Amino acid sequence: MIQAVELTKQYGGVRAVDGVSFSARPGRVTGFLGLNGAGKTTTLRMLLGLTRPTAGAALINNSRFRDLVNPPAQVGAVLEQGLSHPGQTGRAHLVAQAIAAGVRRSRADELLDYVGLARAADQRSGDYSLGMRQRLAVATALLGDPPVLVLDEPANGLDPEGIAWLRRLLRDHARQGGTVLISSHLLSELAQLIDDVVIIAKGKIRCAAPLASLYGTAGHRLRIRGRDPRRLRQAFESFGARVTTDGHTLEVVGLSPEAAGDIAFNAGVPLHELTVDTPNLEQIFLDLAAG
Ligand SMILES: Nc1ncnc2c1ncn2[C@@H]1O[C@H](COP(=O)(O)OP(=O)(O)OP(=O)(O)O)[C@@H](O)[C@H]1O
Repeated sequence: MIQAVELTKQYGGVRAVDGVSFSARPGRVTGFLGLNGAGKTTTLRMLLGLTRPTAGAALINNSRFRDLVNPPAQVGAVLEQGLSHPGQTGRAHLVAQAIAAGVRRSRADELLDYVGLARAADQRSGDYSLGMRQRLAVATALLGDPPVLVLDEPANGLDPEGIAWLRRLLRDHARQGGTVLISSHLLSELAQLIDDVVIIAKGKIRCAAPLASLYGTAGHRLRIRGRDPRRLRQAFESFGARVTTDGHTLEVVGLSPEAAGDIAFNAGVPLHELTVDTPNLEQIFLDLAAG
């Protein structure tokens, strides 16, 4: 469980994070979304005890990071900057981290295998591709088998296969009761993965809700063509719908497809097309993220 409670960070004259409250719950993957500079990294760093809040509290399993007993067993993190020494092999890095975390050394090899790096284990991590470095960072986060995972833009540098792999791994983690908080500046990147969405803009939370309810905020839009566009428009508007048209195709908001069909039938206008446009998730996100 992750909770941010009125979390605030002031850097000189810049209020990077401004009274942010949200939670990420066990068994769910929560997407933390915002444009560049919105305050995502600063918030995540406060959760992980790397940046001191100006005000408010960041809690992991009901404790501030600094009060956690055995942190590696409670929370694992993948942050933007790599944490391995480039001259070290992947295995040496992971073994050193295992020792530092008080975890048995054999866990390193299990995890190298789990993240698909077994064959590259003895290469210098400096020679790894960006995607391989991300896999190593994920392995490092998993060392203490923590229930809570925090990932800052982990999809950066991953190819489509890598992204699919990461999705499976995080979904499995949540299915087993884990809590996952993952940041991105692209909702489309996370749409297949997340259950809940938290949108931050200019340091403030704009929306914290199940992803499904975000679709609902846009309502659906109908695309309608018929024999007499003018009559159709009048008929729809008389039922309170909002209609825009290029003179040929009508875009209708505020009616169900069933109601639109009935209205056209009662107006005596044959329809040639009636389709429901699914809302563009990225557009909904951009509208919210722009504040
Ligand atoms: N150490 C710092 N000193 C001063 N200002 C900072 C510092 N860290 C972040 N900021 C400012 O705080 C704001 C939020 O930055 P932050 O990195 O948290 O955003 P972000 O959402 O993670 O963006 P990005 O996607 O670009 O990483 C920005 O205006 C940034 O310039």
